[in-house]
Amino acid sequence: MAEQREIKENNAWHKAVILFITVLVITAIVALVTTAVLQNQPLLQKYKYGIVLDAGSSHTAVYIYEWPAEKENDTGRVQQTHACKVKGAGISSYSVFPGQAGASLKSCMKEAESLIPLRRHHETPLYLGATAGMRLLRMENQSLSDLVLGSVEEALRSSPFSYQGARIITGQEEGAFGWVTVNYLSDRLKQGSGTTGALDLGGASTQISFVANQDGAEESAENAVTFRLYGNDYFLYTHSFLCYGKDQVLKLALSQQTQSGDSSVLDPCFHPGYSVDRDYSSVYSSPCVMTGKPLVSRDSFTHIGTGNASQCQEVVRRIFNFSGCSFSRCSFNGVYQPPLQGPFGAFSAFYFVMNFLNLTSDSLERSREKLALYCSTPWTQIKQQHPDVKEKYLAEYCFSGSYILSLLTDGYNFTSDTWTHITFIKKISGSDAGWTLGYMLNLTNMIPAEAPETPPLPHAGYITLLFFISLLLFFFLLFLSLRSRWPRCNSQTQII
Ligand SMILES: Nc1nc2c(ncn2[C@@H]2O[C@H](COP(=O)(O)OP(=O)(O)OP(=O)(O)O)[C@@H](O)[C@H]2O)c(=O)[nH]1
Ligand SMILES: [Ca+2]
Repeated sequence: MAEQREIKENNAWHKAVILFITVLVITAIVALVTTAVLQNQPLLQKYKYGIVLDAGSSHTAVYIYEWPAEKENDTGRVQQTHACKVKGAGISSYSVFPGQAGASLKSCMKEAESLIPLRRHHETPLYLGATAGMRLLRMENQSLSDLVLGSVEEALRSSPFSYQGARIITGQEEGAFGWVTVNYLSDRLKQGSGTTGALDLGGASTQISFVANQDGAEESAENAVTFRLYGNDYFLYTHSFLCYGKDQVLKLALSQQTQSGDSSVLDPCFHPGYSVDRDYSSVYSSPCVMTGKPLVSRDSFTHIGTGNASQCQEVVRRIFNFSGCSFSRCSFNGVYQPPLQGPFGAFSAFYFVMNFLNLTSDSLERSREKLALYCSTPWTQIKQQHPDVKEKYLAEYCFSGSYILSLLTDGYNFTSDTWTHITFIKKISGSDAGWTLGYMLNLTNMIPAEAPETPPLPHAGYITLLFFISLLLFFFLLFLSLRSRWPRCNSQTQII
């Protein structure tokens, strides 16, 4: 009797354990499914795409961005997957044959079609932003600039992507979105930590943007941009100097040196032994050059290099106007600039030039010394040392380097001490530094004004939960396999 009671008690106990474990396992399975659904982990990763065309003064580039679908509001996740450089010059150079501007984009657009999955084409936003080259063309001749824009618009509309417009962006947008890009890619917006300033040097304009300590909005509203990103307010100082890109600045410098009308110009910013004939029209045709061609019957002059860095610095300084500041402080040309603040990322031609000259990690003094040595090197030697570099780029590095040093120090007021705050960059985490990414993020509302709600579980929590649920399932299966032997044990007990 006692034995039978013990067996009955044992059975009841086993039933209770089985019931308890079954409930536990069902709960675990429900939790597993719910967690997987809530987390929406990209087990089956799906990407979305966006395309931005940067129609710069010197050339056009097509950038393709991608981000995991469902994760659009999570900053720091959009990245560049491809960049295609359009062959030939920028779209503003098509003013003579505006109809051909659109055709020039075809091969890069075909490349985009092959890279983006077919099923995503119709939902992929496509933008074109034109910068300083088109601003200058519009200043010279609005109807020609309209024709060029019309031609690129027609070409983009015929693509399978979701065309969102082609326009000339303002210098303020160019500066501000360059700042957004740099800070987004370095994950500074999400963290709400300090930001980094952005310095962009193009062919026809240059931009400076940074969060200033001093509220400059009262002094100069046109240089103030405010953003609310990810729950933080940013008061940005930004300015774009039209005509102060490196190609236009060279025209300005040459126009100042050719005023006398002499048949040859001795230029300290070009290497000794450098000599080329240039048409006056190549210098004076730009709306940036206010002075007229010298009154001579010749159409060209001989441009001769002397390679003297200190004289070059004087030539370059003359293109800035340091007088006539109506604000508490200015950079140059009477433009307000608050005191420099924080680290800076310098990209585009700042990077191309300083990287070529190997000056990206030197002090200001050492950079000056190295540049002086480089400028005084004979042209034949320079060509021998760099047989693979485009001759046009090669000839201009001494001038461009001198201009960059002068712009940053005389213009923007960087000193020997603050020089170290500048980092010369091309890419951040695989994406090019420039205005395009910030522009797309803004137009697609991919950076929320407020910090998004934290996900139901952090990734680590999700992994931990999965681990425990798996452990539980393992013990359950172990229990089942052991239990299959229990009845035999029980019957033996009964026989005994
Ligand atoms: N050395 C060198 N120069 C380059 C390279 N790519 C472009 N440049 C030159 O650097 C300058 C700036 O180039 P970008 O930043 O593309 O200028 P952009 O966007 O066409 O001009 P903006 O409309 O003023 O912004 C131009 O003078 C270009 O000719 C390069 O790979 N190496
Ligand atoms: Ca540019």
